[in-house]
Amino acid sequence: MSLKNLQIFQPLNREKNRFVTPLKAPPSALSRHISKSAETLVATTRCGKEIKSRKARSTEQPGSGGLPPLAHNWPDDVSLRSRSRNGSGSSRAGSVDRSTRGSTTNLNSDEDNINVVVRVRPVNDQERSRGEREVLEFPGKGQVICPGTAPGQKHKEDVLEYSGVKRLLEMAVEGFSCTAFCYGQTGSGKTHTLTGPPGLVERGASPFTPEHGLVVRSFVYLFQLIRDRPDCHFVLKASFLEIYNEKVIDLLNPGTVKKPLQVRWSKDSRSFYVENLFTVDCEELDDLFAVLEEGTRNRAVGSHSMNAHSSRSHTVLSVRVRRDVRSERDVTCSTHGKINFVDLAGSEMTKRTHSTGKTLEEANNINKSLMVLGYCIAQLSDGKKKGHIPYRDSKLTKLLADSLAGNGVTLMIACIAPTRSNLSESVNTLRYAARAKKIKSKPIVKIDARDALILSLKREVELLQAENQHLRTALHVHIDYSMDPSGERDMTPRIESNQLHQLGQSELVRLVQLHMAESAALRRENRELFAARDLLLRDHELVTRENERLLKKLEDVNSVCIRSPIIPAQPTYSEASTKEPDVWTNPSVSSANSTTSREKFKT
Ligand SMILES: Nc1ncnc2c1ncn2[C@@H]1O[C@H](COP(=O)(O)OP(=O)(O)OP(=O)(O)O)[C@@H](O)[C@H]1O
Repeated sequence: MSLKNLQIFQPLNREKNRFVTPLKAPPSALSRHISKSAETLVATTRCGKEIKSRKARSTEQPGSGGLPPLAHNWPDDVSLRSRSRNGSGSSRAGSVDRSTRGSTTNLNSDEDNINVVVRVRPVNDQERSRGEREVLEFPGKGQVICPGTAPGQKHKEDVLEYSGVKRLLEMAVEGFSCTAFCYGQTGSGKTHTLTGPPGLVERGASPFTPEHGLVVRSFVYLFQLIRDRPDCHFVLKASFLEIYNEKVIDLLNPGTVKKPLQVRWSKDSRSFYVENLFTVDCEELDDLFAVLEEGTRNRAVGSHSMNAHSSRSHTVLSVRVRRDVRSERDVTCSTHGKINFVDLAGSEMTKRTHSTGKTLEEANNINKSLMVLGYCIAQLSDGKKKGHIPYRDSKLTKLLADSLAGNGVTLMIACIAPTRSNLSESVNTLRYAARAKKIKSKPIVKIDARDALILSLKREVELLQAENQHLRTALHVHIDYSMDPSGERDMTPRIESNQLHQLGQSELVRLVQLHMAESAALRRENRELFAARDLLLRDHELVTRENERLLKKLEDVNSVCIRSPIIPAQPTYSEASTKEPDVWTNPSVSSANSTTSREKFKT
């Protein structure tokens, strides 16, 4: 896997503090610069023109669906700002250009990297009142330069790689397990990125309010995707939980505050899950929005000197997408996709946040679980180390295990603050982002085992039928199935695909058994036909050999005849088949032709 989509989220107008459209760069427009001497990694995009045209496409609305466009009211001229100092926008001296031109994301490829994007929030009022200003630099081409915190210190640059949440949603609809998570220090804009400014969701603002974050926009896009697929039947279910002080609380079931939920290991799916988590059927966009609203109201929020609305817990909002689709063999297959939105609580330097008492306890738990997450990311990103990954050391890593290195597709949104006082944390976040980018997962589509079994049996039956038909034609065998004494043929009932889901467990078991019996009968017939063919081939070979033996004998006789002045020789079979039967002339009679004829026989 190589670099794919690179994105930077940046405020369009820092003074007005506006939200920014994510920009999607084409895979072909990416290159990566690595400067080992400065221990830096910089991701760059190559061509502004390409970026613009791709952006125009990425905001295209698939079908009307009665919904306003996703980019509704979003600023247009966005967001990968190039404030190139040297005009070229390339990294500094010593950098090596490792172009990844033409790299694409192949959903069928075995492995996929975690996609990483970076979002830089604007300078906030508190920082402005302290006289702080933005110190991060964006020379263009996807780079962020974090100037050294001390004089003489080398400048740090970190890799910024990005992707779009739209791709994740499209994959979730196809049956992949997807996760978008925000990572960064406290107050860096994680919650803002996902759900917009504080109070917006809780107020129940319309889903089309432009201030909404990625979650609501994703919901809108998800419903657009669903409406664009009238050939499929979709079932959406949502759940919302938080991990507060290492306890899992169902945000849709406040009773669990007193009785936290358990995280268990499923042998079947080979992943962790939360027992007894409440899930809500969501038929409409409003249902999804209601889940978000209810959960956001219930989540733990506190205040400290760096953020008046600081999340004190990690939250996981999951939308499961079941898609029933009629396959080419008239079987209805169900895929089970998922999209998780994870809002991590921010790491805190308690000296800076002045946390005490309850807030301090929360901060310690947050930092501890983030440390385990960081350790897992470091282990996973180091391709050489194949040691133990300590997922079990925190609830957060248990629940993210599959997203980090399992069969899921993951997008990490690294959030950073733009000011000097936050530089060391920003560099840390970018370092983790660069590490996370190296992690590989193996995305797979989850399909119902029952449907997959029926489909594969049907495929096998069809293949066997075709092969048997071919053999029968080749062997000139005619079988009247209505007369089949075994009575095994044609007894599998033809079930309409849309009826499959109405069948009870016992009926389904019977159906599978019938398919298996039909397949077994076909295999038996297939074996018999192959045996008959082998027998015929053997007979044919015997006849051919006998034929050759006789021909040889005839040739021997002929050679004797040629030498005899009184017995006329007979033509060989091959000679006879190619020549007129009685053009043969006895060499003893016609001396003029004798040499030629003899030579002919020898050949
Ligand atoms: N892109 C942005 N545009 C405008 N305001 C922003 C932006 N990002 C963050 N903010 C503001 O900065 C403040 C802190 O942001 P937010 O609460 O999202 O941070 P956080 O990373 O979630 O912090 P914590 O980890 O403490 O929960 C909020 O008031 C938020 O509205």
